Amino acid sequence: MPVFLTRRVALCASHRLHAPGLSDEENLKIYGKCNNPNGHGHNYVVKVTVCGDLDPITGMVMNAVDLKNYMKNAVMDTMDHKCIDKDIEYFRTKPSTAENIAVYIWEQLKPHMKKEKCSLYKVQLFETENVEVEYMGP
Ligand SMILES: Nc1nc2c(c(=O)[nH]1)N=C([C@H](O)[C@H](O)COP(=O)(O)OP(=O)(O)OP(=O)(O)O)CN2
Ligand SMILES: [Zn+2]
Repeated sequence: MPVFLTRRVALCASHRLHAPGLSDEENLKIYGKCNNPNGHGHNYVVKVTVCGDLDPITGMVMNAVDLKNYMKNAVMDTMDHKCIDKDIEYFRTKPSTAENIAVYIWEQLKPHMKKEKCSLYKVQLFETENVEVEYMGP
């Protein structure tokens, strides 16, 4: 019987939407105000859901404190109060869209989950109150 466990963190970061493979004119046309050369900031919210069988002894899918520590290492330590495009190597070659950030978080968390019996199920990234992305893996 699979059970889902979700944990949430909030962080602040800045970024600029700019695709390295496109010209400055194309970037401005596609991303508009989000291509502002000096960037802009967001109060991001990240929710991570894991899924697995309930351990009949512990009553847990996995320990939520362990998930907190994985999210601290994979999300908070790399992204919080950072300039995403400049501080995170991954985004030197990819635009820091909410979609790409959700995939990045999934890839950062995946190695930690090898220690667990349950699986990474979903990463949700809220970029603004109105924009949310969900990624459920490759
Ligand atoms: N597919 C995507 N489209 C856009 C992304 C993205 O990550 N993926 N990002 C942006 C902007 O960076 C910004 O996050 C959203 O801009 P906008 O919708 O204008 O912001 P708000 O939700 O705050 O809306 P307001 O109208 O400003 O209140 C753009 N597109
Ligand atoms: Zn933005």
